[in-house]
Amino acid sequence: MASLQQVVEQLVSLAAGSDATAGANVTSSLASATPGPLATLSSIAKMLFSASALREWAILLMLGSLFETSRRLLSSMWSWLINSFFITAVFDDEDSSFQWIMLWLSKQPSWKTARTVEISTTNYGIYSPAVRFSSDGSDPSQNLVYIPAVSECYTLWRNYRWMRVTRVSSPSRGGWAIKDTLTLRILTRDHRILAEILEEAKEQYAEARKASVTVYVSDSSNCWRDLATRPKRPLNSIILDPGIMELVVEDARDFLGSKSWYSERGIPFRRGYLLYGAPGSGKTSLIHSIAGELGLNVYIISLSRSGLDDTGLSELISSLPEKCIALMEDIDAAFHHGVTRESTPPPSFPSSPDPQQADRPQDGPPGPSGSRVSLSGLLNALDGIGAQEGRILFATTNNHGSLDAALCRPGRMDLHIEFHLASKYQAEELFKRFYAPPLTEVMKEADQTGKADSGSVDLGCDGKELINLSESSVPPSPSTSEVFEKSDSTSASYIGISHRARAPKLSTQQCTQLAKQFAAAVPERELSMASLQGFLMTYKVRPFVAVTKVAAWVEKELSSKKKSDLI
Ligand SMILES: Nc1ncnc2c1ncn2[C@@H]1O[C@H](COP(=O)(O)OP(=O)(O)OP(=O)(O)O)[C@@H](O)[C@H]1O
Repeated sequence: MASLQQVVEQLVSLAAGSDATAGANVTSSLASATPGPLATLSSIAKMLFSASALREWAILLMLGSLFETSRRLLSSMWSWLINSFFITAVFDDEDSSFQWIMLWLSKQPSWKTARTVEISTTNYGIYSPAVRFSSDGSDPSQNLVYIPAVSECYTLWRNYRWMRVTRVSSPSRGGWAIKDTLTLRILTRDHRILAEILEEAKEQYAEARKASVTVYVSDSSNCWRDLATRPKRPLNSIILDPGIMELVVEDARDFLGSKSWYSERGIPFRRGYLLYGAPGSGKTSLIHSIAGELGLNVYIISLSRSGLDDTGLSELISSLPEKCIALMEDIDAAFHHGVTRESTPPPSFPSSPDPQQADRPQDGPPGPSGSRVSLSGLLNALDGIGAQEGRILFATTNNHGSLDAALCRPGRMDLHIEFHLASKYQAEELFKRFYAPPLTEVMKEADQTGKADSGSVDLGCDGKELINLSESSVPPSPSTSEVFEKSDSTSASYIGISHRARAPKLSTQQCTQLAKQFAAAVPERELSMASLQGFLMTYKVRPFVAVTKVAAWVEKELSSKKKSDLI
């Protein structure tokens, strides 16, 4: 050891001191005849490889190997122990099973004794929306859930089984995002225990989301991120001409149940629907309703998203889950960056004879939005080799004529459904939906058959004012209009309806009669359902006023429409 120490000291002095000093030291200590650094180095080498030094090297090597071997032995013993007596499951936050297990964990009673927990009011602290809607209808923000805190280790007991939970967050994708991993270690050799837990977690998750539809959008790294969770919209809230909705819903339902039919015939298991026609006619609303009805989530593919190119689009489409609705809104506008729908003359995409130009968006990539998706990129992504099986594609457009034939062909868009401006039938049904008595009232009414209907109703504003049906054309009483519009010099002015104002209780018969009067004033296929809805919203607790005012409103709407058509 002394010799090694000597060598080290000399090396240090060589490196730090001047050559002369170091040389002198080496010379004196080694009693070498040759002066200078060369002699020093050779004497160091001799010392390093002398018999005593080699022995010391060997001892060091043995000690190191012994240490490393025991470390490895212990670690493999620990792994063996864990593998023999525990079942370990790892959940990654990019997989939906992560959401199931987080919800399941948030319901475990063991949290009562945990000393460090993460509290979440809306989700489990990450992306999952499952508990945003409380089942009892109370304010979801009041629902507190406990979830495992990051970098903490928890012990849980379930059916007398000991388990350990660890949640770890680490940077991913080059440090741009945070990735969560949850490890569940169960003291058992029986795999059925894990399967049971997963099944239970999956059921709880499905139950929590029963009443909602989750909408996903893609982020800049082309990964799907949950944007929002919306309550399901009942199908009967969409009013279309008879038969249209049933056709689409039944078609989609039938498709989802025909996987084997498709695979037996070697047909790609995909279906596309193109909804086109007037703006505000219910295209998007129908898609959301269908998603709720079929229990599917909606994945919005925004072709004009900044930074999206053909490769990104393919990635997005191939990473869609097996059963879902992919939604492309305003598919025509995606290829006309910066040009408003109204001012765009209907073009045809691959009109250029130059094949290189044919596949490009009309205004050349990228548009002001930054998107670089080309038509051929879209076509390939829709039914190329990586396209996801089982997905339902819904595309909407207001400009059907502008779409390329290749995009519209069966296999890509199998069913084309046209949406029109509101018919009288739709106007009547919309009115009924606004003011129809609740189902309980309807049932009471049915019970009381035989009793004459009084024909008078409570106007609802103060609970006292009664008018006869025959007086429905009477202008609103001062108290009613006060609720709607108030403006005088002494108080603040407002337009709108107070939410405290109660809607009048109409009988089914009254509602039907008013709806007919309303529909009579609405011209066939001139106004959109969205605009009719907007009008009724203004009178949402005053059906009689709505009926009296509708004719004037229609006239105003038509004249402003005419003016904008002329511009
Ligand atoms: N047929 C309909 N039945 C019930 N409500 C409707 C209908 N059409 C439109 N609405 C109402 O009008 C609003 C706009 O509808 P929606 O967004 O579905 O129209 P759209 O056809 O997708 O319009 P755009 O083409 O401009 O995107 C929604 O609030 C919806 O409730």
